[in-house]
Amino acid sequence: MLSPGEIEDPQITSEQLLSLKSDIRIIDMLEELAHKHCPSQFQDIEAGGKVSKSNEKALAFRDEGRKMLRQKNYIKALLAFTQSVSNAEDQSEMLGLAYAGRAEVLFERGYFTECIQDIERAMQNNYPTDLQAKLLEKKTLAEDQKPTQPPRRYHDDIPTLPHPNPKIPCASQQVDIQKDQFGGKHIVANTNIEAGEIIAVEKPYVVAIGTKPSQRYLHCHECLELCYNLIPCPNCRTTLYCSDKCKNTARDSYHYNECDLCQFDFNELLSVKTVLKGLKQLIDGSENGQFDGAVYKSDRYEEIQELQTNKEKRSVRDLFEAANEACIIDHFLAKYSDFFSKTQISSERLKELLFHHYFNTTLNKISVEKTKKNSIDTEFHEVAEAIYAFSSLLNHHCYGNVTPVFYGGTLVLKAARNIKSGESCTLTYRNFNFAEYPKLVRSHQLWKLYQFTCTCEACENNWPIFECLNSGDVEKYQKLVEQIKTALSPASLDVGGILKILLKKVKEFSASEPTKVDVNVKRIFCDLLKFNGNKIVDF
Ligand SMILES: C[S@@+](CC[C@H](N)C(=O)[O-])C[C@H]1O[C@@H](n2cnc3c(N)ncnc32)[C@H](O)[C@@H]1O
Repeated sequence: MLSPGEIEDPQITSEQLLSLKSDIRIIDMLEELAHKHCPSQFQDIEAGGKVSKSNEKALAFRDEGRKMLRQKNYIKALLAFTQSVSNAEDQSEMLGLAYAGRAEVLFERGYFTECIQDIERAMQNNYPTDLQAKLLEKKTLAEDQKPTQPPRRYHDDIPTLPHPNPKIPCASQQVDIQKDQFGGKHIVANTNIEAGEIIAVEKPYVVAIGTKPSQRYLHCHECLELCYNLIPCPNCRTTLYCSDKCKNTARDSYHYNECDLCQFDFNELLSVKTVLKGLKQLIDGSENGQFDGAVYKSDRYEEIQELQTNKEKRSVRDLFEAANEACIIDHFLAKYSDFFSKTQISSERLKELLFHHYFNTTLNKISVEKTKKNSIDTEFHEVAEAIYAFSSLLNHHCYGNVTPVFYGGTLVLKAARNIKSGESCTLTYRNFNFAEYPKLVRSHQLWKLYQFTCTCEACENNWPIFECLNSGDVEKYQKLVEQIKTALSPASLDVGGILKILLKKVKEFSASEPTKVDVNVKRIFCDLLKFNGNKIVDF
């Protein structure tokens, strides 16, 4: 794909482009430039060929899986067999063999329920007749052992909102959506909210799984739940689900045409999913009813379409990248799918929507994480990126008062400290917090990624970075750290108990510049809140 750097044209400024007024004129002009500088870019992508399912590739992954299984490297074996499953042609004997290989790994690790499911899938997919008796023996063994399988949970039960807001069903009635000329839409507390209280429980509109094997081959691409025996899309070799239910939901809402793009090795793109899902809702006359402005819904396209884009503040590079991506997707959908005949949407309209959602998804996407708690430190691993209609409305603060906790793809927002009535509820975008990053670095990054100048207390009052803050009561803090270490030791895992102690301390924070101890206590408190959400479960 042509990179924006290759096309920088000193003759064009973003002001000139934006003065063209309509998006399609901007896109057309940039498309013309792209053709001038790189006339063969579509052919270059096509030359890579349609990367369809291939039994040859599936066999290579199966061989790798068997090798890893012999070496007792179970996680690598699992990843290789899942890639064999995703590459094998639908209903082929190879698919049956791939499932059977994975069943072997699952059996070894004590995942008997999943093992039985995979054996049944192998039998439904032309598993060789002469090998069936042995596989069924394994199934009997797995059934015998199934009752001994301990529950292994990726996260606790998803919390429910104690008092849902009638105007914003995913949020607490303690918050409202407000709008001003500086920060646009934002979320404001309409009453005092105490640290630890739930502000929202929201499902994503769309998600795009990461590209690493540990992301792509271990989580459902629709609901993001951890799953060790994913099932494939029957057509493309990149997309996998935890169940037929998720597979059908994805197919019916956006994957019906995304699948045609996946065959060209485009990574799953939030903008494309949003446009396809949104158009489907609009064409179907949205089962959620027309947008009336009275109720803010997380699963309705209108809310997503309205999210901010900052298009008028974008650089030529950004405008170019958005236009180029829109033209490429348009070209591939036109040539390799039935999108245009099925939807009756014009190419211009599609490009405009892709252009709009390129900006609106890059600006509003939230990274879905799983964590691993190592005593007082926490490791964070990204699983996917997702768009949330309500949670995207929280503005940034360099010492935010809300923290996100993920349960699969569901995002639970909790107060990270006390929030006063009338105060904005804020997140710290990409963890650009004042204690770790000097103001200059934060300002630069926030402008580059989000096109705004932060005016939070930390920025306005030049709060110093961690090393230069007042210490606070270090002696008490050291005692607390010892308590936390004991509470989190495997012998006496007592997260609830230690959270209560931390909560008391967090509630005592004053509104002024925090001390080193305050910053550390808040960080540990927020990390511990994540303890109930997505965890890394060792296979
Ligand atoms: C994820 S959106 C937040 C919701 C947004 N305010 C809206 O109206 O949709 C991020 C954008 O909100 C604005 N924003 C967020 N935090 C801000 C802040 N502290 N000061 C000014 N603008 C802010 C910026 O335009 C930023 O690019």
